[in-house]
Amino acid sequence: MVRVMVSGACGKMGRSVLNAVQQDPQLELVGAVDLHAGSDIGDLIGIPKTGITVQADLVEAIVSAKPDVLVDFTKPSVVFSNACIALKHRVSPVIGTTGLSDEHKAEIKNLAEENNTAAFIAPNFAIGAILMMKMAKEAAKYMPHVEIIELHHDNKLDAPSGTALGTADMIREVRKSMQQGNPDEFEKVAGARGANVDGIHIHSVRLPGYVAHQEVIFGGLGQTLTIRHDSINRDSFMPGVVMACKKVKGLQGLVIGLENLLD
Ligand SMILES: NC(=O)C1=CN([C@@H]2O[C@H](COP(=O)(O)OP(=O)(O)OC[C@H]3O[C@@H](n4cnc5c(N)ncnc54)[C@H](OP(=O)(O)O)[C@@H]3O)[C@@H](O)[C@H]2O)C=CC1
Ligand SMILES: O=C(O)C1=N[C@H](C(=O)O)C[C@H](O)C1
Repeated sequence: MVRVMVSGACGKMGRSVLNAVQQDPQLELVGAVDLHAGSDIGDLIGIPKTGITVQADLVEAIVSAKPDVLVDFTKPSVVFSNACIALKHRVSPVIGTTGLSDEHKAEIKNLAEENNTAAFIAPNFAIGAILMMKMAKEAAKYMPHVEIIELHHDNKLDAPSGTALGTADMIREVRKSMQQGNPDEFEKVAGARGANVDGIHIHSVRLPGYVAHQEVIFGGLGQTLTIRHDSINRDSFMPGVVMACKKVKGLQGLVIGLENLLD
């Protein structure tokens, strides 16, 4: 059994993770942390009381529950500190929270190695999103003109999404930095062309009604190709989170991307 603690337990993803962990026979839910402390986990996810109460202090929660894995779905300003606390206690972080900088990732990698405790980060835990990213990388070899539109619910804090940045990184592995659009183009309103990652423009839409969606649009001579993924609810992420909880202890150092856990 893998002992799992969830940070950000009262949030949208946290509650889904509590549910998924509860239902998996190889995982044991041993604790939960959130700013909104005090509730029994059962009350949060509509099952009978579990006797596990959401705690406010991560260190206290780790020391008392002794998890193997800390699943983090909190917020960009919190996740780095949570990951460091986990690793210093030899608990493997499974990180879904987006917004970590490259410097933070490097520090997490160092801490994972120093403490001989693996860490895992996935910008997106949905298998369909991973396939979209892989297909986009393949398509970019042949159709290098590409733009990304990511569409999310309007509570999202970070932009562009981790998935969009991850997609751009994968495309950059096969496509050199290049100018797209008219070299003389200018923005009449700042930001009209979106973020620019090595010439790949990323456009972020935030609206109520959306969950998490992305289109990668390629343009070529007389044709376009659109690869689109839609998470229509948060269940889409759960098989990936459960898989990461089971596999993280067998990893070395820091591993980034669900594609690296797939057989
Ligand atoms: N990798 C992936 O596949 C996915 C990643 N995400 C990412 O996961 C993150 C969470 O998303 P979502 O669940 O929608 O967000 P929510 O805002 O619904 O949930 C976050 C929860 O964390 C709580 N929180 C804030 N600070 C702390 C803290 N210091 N310690 C513990 N808990 C804290 C929040 O409390 P309060 O509301 O008071 O701030 C809230 O209850 C985001 O970064 C999002 O981008 C989301 C979906 C999939
Ligand atoms: O905030 C979200 O909801 C999501 N965040 C992740 C991201 O930034 O890519 C993953 C997914 O898109 C949902």
